[in-house]
Amino acid sequence: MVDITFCRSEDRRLDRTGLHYRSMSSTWTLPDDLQAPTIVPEFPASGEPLPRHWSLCFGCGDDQPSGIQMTFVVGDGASVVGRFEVARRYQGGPGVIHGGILGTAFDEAQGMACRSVALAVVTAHLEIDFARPIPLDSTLEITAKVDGTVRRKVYTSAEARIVAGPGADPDVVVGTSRGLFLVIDQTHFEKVKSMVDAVPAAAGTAAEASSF
Ligand SMILES: CCCCCCCCCCCC(=O)SCCNC(=O)CCNC(=O)[C@H](O)C(C)(C)COP(=O)(O)OP(=O)(O)OC[C@H]1O[C@@H](n2cnc3c(N)ncnc32)[C@H](O)[C@@H]1OP(=O)(O)O
Repeated sequence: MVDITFCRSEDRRLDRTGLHYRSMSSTWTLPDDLQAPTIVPEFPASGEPLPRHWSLCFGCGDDQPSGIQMTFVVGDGASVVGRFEVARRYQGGPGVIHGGILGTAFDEAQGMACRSVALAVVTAHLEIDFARPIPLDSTLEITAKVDGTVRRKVYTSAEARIVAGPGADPDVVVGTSRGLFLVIDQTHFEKVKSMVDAVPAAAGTAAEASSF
Protein backbone atom coordinates (compact mmCIF):
# COMPACT_ATOMS: atom_id res chain seq x y z
CA MET A 1 0.00 0.00 0.00
CA VAL A 2 1.20 3.51 -0.77
CA ASP A 3 2.13 5.40 2.38
CA ILE A 4 0.93 8.99 2.14
CA THR A 5 1.30 11.46 4.98
CA PHE A 6 -0.01 14.93 4.39
CA CYS A 7 1.27 18.00 6.19
CA ARG A 8 -0.72 18.72 9.30
CA SER A 9 0.05 22.16 10.53
CA GLU A 10 -1.73 22.66 13.84
CA ASP A 11 -3.43 25.73 12.45
CA ARG A 12 -5.22 23.77 9.74
CA ARG A 13 -6.13 20.73 11.79
CA LEU A 14 -9.78 20.13 12.60
CA ASP A 15 -10.59 17.86 15.47
CA ARG A 16 -13.60 15.69 16.25
CA THR A 17 -14.71 17.43 19.42
CA GLY A 18 -13.97 21.10 19.06
CA LEU A 19 -14.48 21.55 15.33
CA HIS A 20 -12.96 24.83 14.40
CA TYR A 21 -12.70 26.62 11.09
CA ARG A 22 -9.76 28.90 11.77
CA SER A 23 -8.47 28.69 8.23
CA MET A 24 -11.94 28.47 6.71
CA SER A 25 -13.90 31.26 5.16
CA SER A 26 -17.49 30.20 5.83
CA THR A 27 -20.03 32.82 6.84
CA TRP A 28 -22.74 30.16 7.41
CA THR A 29 -24.97 30.94 10.37
CA LEU A 30 -28.03 29.09 11.61
CA PRO A 31 -31.22 31.18 11.98
CA ASP A 32 -32.50 32.22 15.40
CA ASP A 33 -35.86 30.52 14.81
CA LEU A 34 -34.28 27.13 14.07
CA GLN A 35 -36.41 24.21 15.29
CA ALA A 36 -34.83 20.98 16.54
CA PRO A 37 -35.30 18.14 14.03
CA THR A 38 -38.44 16.00 14.46
CA ILE A 39 -37.63 12.54 13.15
CA VAL A 40 -40.26 10.96 10.88
CA PRO A 41 -41.46 7.44 11.73
CA GLU A 42 -40.27 6.06 8.34
CA PHE A 43 -36.62 6.82 9.19
CA PRO A 44 -34.81 3.61 10.18
CA ALA A 45 -33.28 3.15 13.63
CA SER A 46 -29.67 4.02 14.40
CA GLY A 47 -27.29 1.45 12.91
CA GLU A 48 -29.77 0.30 10.25
CA PRO A 49 -28.93 0.67 6.56
CA LEU A 50 -30.59 3.59 4.78
CA PRO A 51 -31.57 2.53 1.25
CA ARG A 52 -30.81 4.64 -1.81
CA HIS A 53 -33.45 7.26 -2.56
CA TRP A 54 -33.38 6.69 -6.34
CA SER A 55 -31.74 3.81 -8.18
CA LEU A 56 -30.46 6.06 -11.02
CA CYS A 57 -29.00 8.71 -8.70
CA PHE A 58 -25.35 9.63 -9.39
CA GLY A 59 -24.71 9.70 -5.63
CA CYS A 60 -26.39 6.56 -4.33
CA GLY A 61 -27.99 4.67 -7.21
CA ASP A 62 -27.03 1.05 -7.71
CA ASP A 63 -28.36 1.23 -11.30
CA GLN A 64 -25.97 4.08 -12.06
CA PRO A 65 -22.55 2.53 -12.85
CA SER A 66 -20.91 5.90 -13.55
CA GLY A 67 -21.95 7.22 -10.13
CA ILE A 68 -20.15 7.07 -6.80
CA GLN A 69 -22.60 4.53 -5.36
CA MET A 70 -22.49 5.73 -1.76
CA THR A 71 -23.94 3.45 0.87
CA PHE A 72 -25.49 4.69 4.10
CA VAL A 73 -26.31 3.67 7.61
CA VAL A 74 -28.37 5.71 10.03
CA GLY A 75 -26.40 7.49 12.73
CA ASP A 76 -27.53 8.94 16.04
CA GLY A 77 -30.56 11.21 15.90
CA ALA A 78 -31.10 12.99 12.59
CA SER A 79 -27.83 11.82 11.08
CA VAL A 80 -26.39 9.39 8.56
CA VAL A 81 -22.98 7.93 7.82
CA GLY A 82 -22.14 7.38 4.16
CA ARG A 83 -19.13 5.73 2.52
CA PHE A 84 -17.66 5.37 -0.93
CA GLU A 85 -14.40 4.35 -2.56
CA VAL A 86 -12.44 7.15 -4.21
CA ALA A 87 -12.04 5.42 -7.57
CA ARG A 88 -9.26 6.49 -9.92
CA ARG A 89 -11.81 7.88 -12.39
CA TYR A 90 -12.70 10.54 -9.80
CA GLN A 91 -9.27 12.17 -10.19
CA GLY A 92 -8.95 15.93 -10.21
CA GLY A 93 -5.38 17.00 -9.44
CA PRO A 94 -2.72 14.31 -9.86
CA GLY A 95 -3.51 11.45 -7.49
CA VAL A 96 -6.33 13.20 -5.63
CA ILE A 97 -10.10 13.42 -5.72
CA HIS A 98 -11.83 16.02 -7.90
CA GLY A 99 -13.48 18.67 -5.73
CA GLY A 100 -16.78 18.20 -7.50
CA ILE A 101 -16.86 14.56 -6.49
CA LEU A 102 -16.40 15.53 -2.85
CA GLY A 103 -19.20 18.04 -3.40
CA THR A 104 -21.38 15.26 -4.77
CA ALA A 105 -20.67 13.13 -1.71
CA PHE A 106 -21.54 15.95 0.69
CA ASP A 107 -24.70 16.79 -1.29
CA GLU A 108 -25.81 13.18 -1.24
CA ALA A 109 -25.03 12.62 2.43
CA GLN A 110 -26.68 15.82 3.63
CA GLY A 111 -29.71 15.09 1.43
CA MET A 112 -29.92 11.60 2.90
CA ALA A 113 -29.75 13.05 6.42
CA CYS A 114 -32.81 15.14 5.50
CA ARG A 115 -34.76 11.92 5.11
CA SER A 116 -34.83 11.84 8.90
CA VAL A 117 -37.22 14.80 8.83
CA ALA A 118 -38.89 14.77 5.37
CA LEU A 119 -39.85 12.43 2.56
CA ALA A 120 -38.21 14.38 -0.25
CA VAL A 121 -35.88 17.38 -0.49
CA VAL A 122 -33.67 19.15 -3.00
CA THR A 123 -30.51 21.13 -2.43
CA ALA A 124 -30.90 24.91 -2.44
CA HIS A 125 -27.45 25.91 -1.14
CA LEU A 126 -24.26 23.97 -0.44
CA GLU A 127 -20.88 25.26 0.71
CA ILE A 128 -17.72 23.27 1.23
CA ASP A 129 -14.32 23.67 2.84
CA PHE A 130 -11.66 21.42 1.36
CA ALA A 131 -9.28 20.91 4.29
CA ARG A 132 -6.93 18.17 3.06
CA PRO A 133 -6.08 16.44 -0.22
CA ILE A 134 -7.98 13.16 -0.54
CA PRO A 135 -5.96 10.46 -2.31
CA LEU A 136 -7.36 8.11 -4.92
CA ASP A 137 -8.01 4.55 -3.69
CA SER A 138 -9.00 5.79 -0.23
CA THR A 139 -12.36 5.13 1.43
CA LEU A 140 -14.15 8.29 2.41
CA GLU A 141 -16.72 8.46 5.18
CA ILE A 142 -19.17 11.34 5.35
CA THR A 143 -21.07 11.99 8.57
CA ALA A 144 -24.04 14.26 7.89
CA LYS A 145 -26.76 15.61 10.15
CA VAL A 146 -29.77 17.84 10.23
CA ASP A 147 -29.06 20.80 12.48
CA GLY A 148 -32.65 21.99 12.43
CA THR A 149 -35.55 23.18 10.33
CA VAL A 150 -37.48 26.37 9.63
CA ARG A 151 -40.75 25.72 7.77
CA ARG A 152 -39.67 23.88 4.54
CA LYS A 153 -36.00 24.72 5.09
CA VAL A 154 -33.70 22.00 6.41
CA TYR A 155 -30.28 23.10 7.66
CA THR A 156 -27.55 20.47 7.49
CA SER A 157 -23.84 20.00 8.04
CA ALA A 158 -21.30 17.27 7.37
CA GLU A 159 -17.71 16.16 7.87
CA ALA A 160 -15.51 13.90 5.75
CA ARG A 161 -12.81 11.55 6.98
CA ILE A 162 -10.57 9.00 5.28
CA VAL A 163 -11.24 5.71 7.04
CA ALA A 164 -9.28 3.21 4.90
CA GLY A 165 -6.55 3.18 2.29
CA PRO A 166 -4.01 5.91 1.57
CA GLY A 167 -4.05 8.77 4.08
CA ALA A 168 -6.48 7.01 6.45
CA ASP A 169 -6.79 8.76 9.80
CA PRO A 170 -10.21 8.78 11.45
CA ASP A 171 -9.16 11.69 13.68
CA VAL A 172 -8.58 14.08 10.82
CA VAL A 173 -11.46 15.90 9.14
CA VAL A 174 -10.52 16.31 5.47
CA GLY A 175 -13.50 18.43 4.49
CA THR A 176 -16.65 20.01 5.89
CA SER A 177 -19.90 21.17 4.37
CA ARG A 178 -23.02 23.10 5.25
CA GLY A 179 -26.18 22.99 3.20
CA LEU A 180 -29.75 24.20 2.96
CA PHE A 181 -32.31 21.76 1.60
CA LEU A 182 -35.94 22.50 0.73
CA VAL A 183 -38.76 20.05 1.31
CA ILE A 184 -40.60 19.37 -1.97
CA ASP A 185 -43.81 17.60 -2.94
CA GLN A 186 -44.43 15.14 -5.79
CA THR A 187 -45.15 17.91 -8.31
CA HIS A 188 -41.50 19.01 -8.20
CA PHE A 189 -40.25 16.43 -10.74
CA GLU A 190 -43.45 16.33 -12.82
CA LYS A 191 -42.08 18.32 -15.78
CA VAL A 192 -38.87 16.31 -16.11
CA LYS A 193 -40.17 12.78 -15.68
CA SER A 194 -39.82 12.16 -19.43
CA MET A 195 -36.06 12.77 -19.15
CA VAL A 196 -35.47 9.60 -17.16
CA ASP A 197 -33.20 7.67 -19.53
CA ALA A 198 -33.48 4.15 -18.20
CA VAL A 199 -35.92 1.90 -16.49
CA PRO A 200 -35.31 2.34 -12.77
CA ALA A 201 -35.43 -0.62 -10.47
CA ALA A 202 -38.72 -1.04 -8.67
CA ALA A 203 -39.27 1.92 -6.41
CA GLY A 204 -37.58 0.74 -3.25
CA THR A 205 -38.28 3.61 -0.94
CA ALA A 206 -41.13 5.90 -0.11
CA ALA A 207 -39.13 8.79 -1.58
CA GLU A 208 -38.69 6.93 -4.90
CA ALA A 209 -42.31 6.01 -5.00
CA SER A 210 -43.35 9.61 -4.39
CA SER A 211 -40.96 11.01 -6.97
CA PHE A 212 -41.76 8.75 -9.92
C1 LIG B 1 -36.40 12.88 -4.27
C2 LIG B 1 -36.14 12.26 -2.94
C3 LIG B 1 -34.95 12.84 -2.24
C4 LIG B 1 -34.70 12.37 -0.85
C5 LIG B 1 -33.26 12.21 -0.55
C6 LIG B 1 -32.40 13.34 -0.96
C7 LIG B 1 -30.98 12.99 -1.32
C8 LIG B 1 -30.62 13.74 -2.59
C9 LIG B 1 -29.26 14.35 -2.60
C10 LIG B 1 -29.03 15.15 -3.87
C11 LIG B 1 -29.91 16.35 -3.88
C12 LIG B 1 -29.73 17.17 -5.13
O1 LIG B 1 -28.68 17.25 -5.70
S1 LIG B 1 -31.09 18.01 -5.69
C13 LIG B 1 -30.59 18.72 -7.22
C14 LIG B 1 -30.01 20.12 -7.10
N1 LIG B 1 -31.01 21.05 -6.64
C15 LIG B 1 -32.02 21.47 -7.42
O2 LIG B 1 -32.23 21.06 -8.55
C16 LIG B 1 -32.94 22.51 -6.83
C17 LIG B 1 -33.21 23.63 -7.82
N2 LIG B 1 -33.91 24.72 -7.14
C18 LIG B 1 -35.26 24.67 -6.97
O3 LIG B 1 -35.94 23.80 -7.51
C19 LIG B 1 -35.87 25.76 -6.12
O4 LIG B 1 -35.03 26.90 -6.06
C20 LIG B 1 -36.12 25.26 -4.67
C21 LIG B 1 -37.12 24.08 -4.65
C22 LIG B 1 -34.84 24.86 -3.95
C23 LIG B 1 -36.74 26.44 -3.88
O5 LIG B 1 -37.84 26.97 -4.62
P1 LIG B 1 -39.26 27.15 -3.94
O6 LIG B 1 -39.81 25.85 -3.53
O7 LIG B 1 -40.08 27.99 -4.88
O8 LIG B 1 -38.95 27.92 -2.61
P2 LIG B 1 -38.82 29.48 -2.36
O9 LIG B 1 -40.19 30.01 -2.12
O10 LIG B 1 -37.97 30.13 -3.41
O11 LIG B 1 -37.98 29.50 -0.99
C24 LIG B 1 -38.49 28.92 0.18
C25 LIG B 1 -37.62 29.41 1.32
O12 LIG B 1 -36.27 28.95 1.11
C26 LIG B 1 -35.36 30.06 0.98
N3 LIG B 1 -34.38 29.73 -0.05
C27 LIG B 1 -34.61 29.17 -1.26
N4 LIG B 1 -33.45 29.00 -1.93
C28 LIG B 1 -32.48 29.48 -1.13
C29 LIG B 1 -31.04 29.58 -1.25
N5 LIG B 1 -30.40 29.15 -2.33
N6 LIG B 1 -30.36 30.12 -0.22
C30 LIG B 1 -31.01 30.54 0.90
N7 LIG B 1 -32.36 30.46 1.09
C31 LIG B 1 -33.07 29.95 0.08
C32 LIG B 1 -36.25 31.22 0.60
O13 LIG B 1 -35.67 32.47 0.99
C33 LIG B 1 -37.51 30.93 1.40
O14 LIG B 1 -37.29 31.26 2.74
P3 LIG B 1 -38.48 31.75 3.72
O15 LIG B 1 -39.17 32.87 3.00
O16 LIG B 1 -39.36 30.57 3.98
O17 LIG B 1 -37.75 32.21 4.94
